[in-house]
Amino acid sequence: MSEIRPIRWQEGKLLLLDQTRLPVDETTFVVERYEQAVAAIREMRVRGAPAIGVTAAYAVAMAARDIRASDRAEFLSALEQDCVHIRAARPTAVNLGWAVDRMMNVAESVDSAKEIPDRLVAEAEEIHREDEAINRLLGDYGKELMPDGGSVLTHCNTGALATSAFGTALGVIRAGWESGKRFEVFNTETRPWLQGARLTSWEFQKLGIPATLLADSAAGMLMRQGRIGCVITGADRIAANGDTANKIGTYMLAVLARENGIPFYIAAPTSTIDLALPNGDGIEIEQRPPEEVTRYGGVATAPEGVSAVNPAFDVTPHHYIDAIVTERGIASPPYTESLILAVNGGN
Ligand SMILES: CSC[C@@H](O)[C@@H](O)C(=O)COP(=O)(O)O
Repeated sequence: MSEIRPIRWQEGKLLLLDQTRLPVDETTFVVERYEQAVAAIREMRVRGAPAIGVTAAYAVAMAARDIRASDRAEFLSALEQDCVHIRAARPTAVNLGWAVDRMMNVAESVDSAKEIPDRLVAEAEEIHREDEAINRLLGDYGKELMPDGGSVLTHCNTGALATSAFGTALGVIRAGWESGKRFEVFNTETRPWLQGARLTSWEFQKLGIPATLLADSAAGMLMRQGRIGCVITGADRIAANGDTANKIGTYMLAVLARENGIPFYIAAPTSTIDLALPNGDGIEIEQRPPEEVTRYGGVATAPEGVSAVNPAFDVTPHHYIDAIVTERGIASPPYTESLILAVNGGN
C-alpha cells in the first residue's frame, strides 16, 4: 500500500490533495503564494488541525519569499502583517497559531533578512517531517487502547489527510490493526461536510481496514446495542483541564459513550494542547456558512430561505474523556497535571 501524502513541497510550490473533491476525484491543488494557502485552509481543500499547521508553516515561508524590504526590521514587520492573515484562516485549531509562532520565532532569530526565506522553508519542512514522526509515536502509544476482538467508533477524519501522514485517532486504529489486533471499525459520516463518509471511508479502504459507515444519529443506538467497544476521536484544541474542542458531534458521542459505559479517548499531538486556556469556555468555535447545512454539492437539501446554524466544532468537557493519547504517552485524569507533563516532555 502506498502512503497517502496530502501535502507535498516541490520546487517551491505547495501541492495539496484537494479534499473538497475526494472521494470522487484525486486532484492536486497547487499553491504558489501565501494568500492561496490561506484560501485553501478556509475552503477546506486542506483540513484537520495538524495539516492546517503544516500548511500554515509553508504559507509563512511563501509570504517571506515575496517580501521586498530595505532592512531586517521592515522585513519582519511585513512578515508579521502577513501572519495576521494566516492566523485568521480558521480560528479553532490551535496548531495553526502554533506553527505561525514557531515560524516567526525562527525568522526573528536570523540576523540577515536575506537569509530568512531559506531558513523558513527549512523550518516548514522540519515541521512537516516532525508531524509524521509524532503521529507514528502517538499511534504506538495508543494501540494498547485498541481492543482485540471488540470494536471501535471514530468521528470526522483524523487520518493521513488530516495530518501530513499516518493520522492521530485514525493512526491509533491503524497502529492497533497493524500490531495484529482484530476489531470492528465504525465511522460516522460527520454531517454536514461528510469528512467521515468521504475521507475516512476512503482512507480505510486504501489501508485495507474494513470499516462500516453510519449516520451520525445512529451512534446512540449502536452503543445501546453493545456494538461499540470504545470511541476515539482527534482534537482541534485541548485546554489545560482537558476540555477538548473537536468536530461538531464529538460532545454528543462522548455523552452517549458515558451513558452506555463505553470508554471515550482523544488522540492528538502536544501541539494541540493550549495550556494558556484554563478550560474549554475560552475556545473560539468556528461558525461556517449555513449553506453547508442547507445544500450539498450544489443541490438544495432544505427549502430555499430556511435559516440554519453551522458550528464546525464543539467542546467535550474533560470529565467525559477517559484518556488523551499524545506522542509522549497516554495522559490520564487529572489532566491539569498530566497535560503539563505531556507538553513539557513526558507523562
Ligand atoms: C487529526 S485531525 C483532528 C481534528 O482536526 C479533526 O478531528 C477535526 O475536527 C477536523 O475538522 P475539519 O473541520 O475537517 O478541519
